[in-house]
Amino acid sequence: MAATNSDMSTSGYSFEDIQAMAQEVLKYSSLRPKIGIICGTGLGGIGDVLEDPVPVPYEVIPDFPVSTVKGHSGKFVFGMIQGKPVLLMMGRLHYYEGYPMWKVAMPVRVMKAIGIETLIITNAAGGLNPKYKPGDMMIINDHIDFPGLTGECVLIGKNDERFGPRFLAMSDAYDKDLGNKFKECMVQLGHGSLLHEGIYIMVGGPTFSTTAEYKVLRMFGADAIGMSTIPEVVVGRHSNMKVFGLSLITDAADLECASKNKLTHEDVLKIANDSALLLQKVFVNFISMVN
Ligand SMILES: O=P(O)(O)O[C@H]1O[C@H](CO)[C@@H](O)[C@H]1O
Ligand SMILES: Nc1nc2[nH]cnc2c(=O)[nH]1
Repeated sequence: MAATNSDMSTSGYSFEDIQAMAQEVLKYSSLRPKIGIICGTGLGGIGDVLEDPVPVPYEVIPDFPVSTVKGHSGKFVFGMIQGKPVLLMMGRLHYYEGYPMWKVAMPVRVMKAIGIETLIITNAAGGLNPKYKPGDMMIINDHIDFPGLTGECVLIGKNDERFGPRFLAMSDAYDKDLGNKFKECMVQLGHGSLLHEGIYIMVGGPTFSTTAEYKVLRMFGADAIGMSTIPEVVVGRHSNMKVFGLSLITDAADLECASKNKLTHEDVLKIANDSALLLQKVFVNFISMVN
């Protein structure tokens, strides 16, 4: 049985709990996907390219948390892309929603138990690199786990070796081959100029950052900023999945304190929505290239 939110000393869900949740989800489809996609804020449009979609709302899965953020619908969806079965997670959980880290990334363990071997993680992010513009994309080639560095790593707590090892190398977190394939597919589609590669930093949120914070995080070497993704990447790697991470840049961080416009979640959703058709086209191509 899942531990309470305040119990930070365990990973919350036992190996058996996770297997039981996976079995529940698998009852809804005969598909057995090896590719899983986590849709970032406003990026659920990726689901529109699924053939024969079969949704599994989180409410039907015992003990599964609910999604509370606008732009995250709260379901797994089975379907086919380019003849390949895939599982979409539409409804990520965030730390700022009040979920402890271990709960935020728990769905990744469920995906692993379902049979997912390749995990594609997307997010909406602010551009810290001054070259990045809203609508650009960034392949994540490394990250800064800011909560992790300050003692909130998702793997803190007892470790059950059936999930993965106690100590985990993160130097090879992002699969280079998947990154190259994504690049190839953007170039093939004529959108190579929108694409960057860089470092994602996670902050806790839900506040957007101050100019002073943006400056510090940029000095750390981060290219894009968001409030998600890294716990999922860490748990994905802990589960020995191949991981690919993509940020859609939805806004440029105001490093000069020059903008009079205050950033809102609606701005983030709007850019995500404007990029939906392009992302759909890109993902159809990309999935056809993923083994
Ligand atoms: O990271 P995703 O879930 O894409 O969402 C991003 O967008 C939201 C802010 O608008 C935050 O949750 C931030 O992390
Ligand atoms: N600046 C900024 N922009 C975002 N866009 C999506 N998430 C974020 C964030 O955390 N910070």
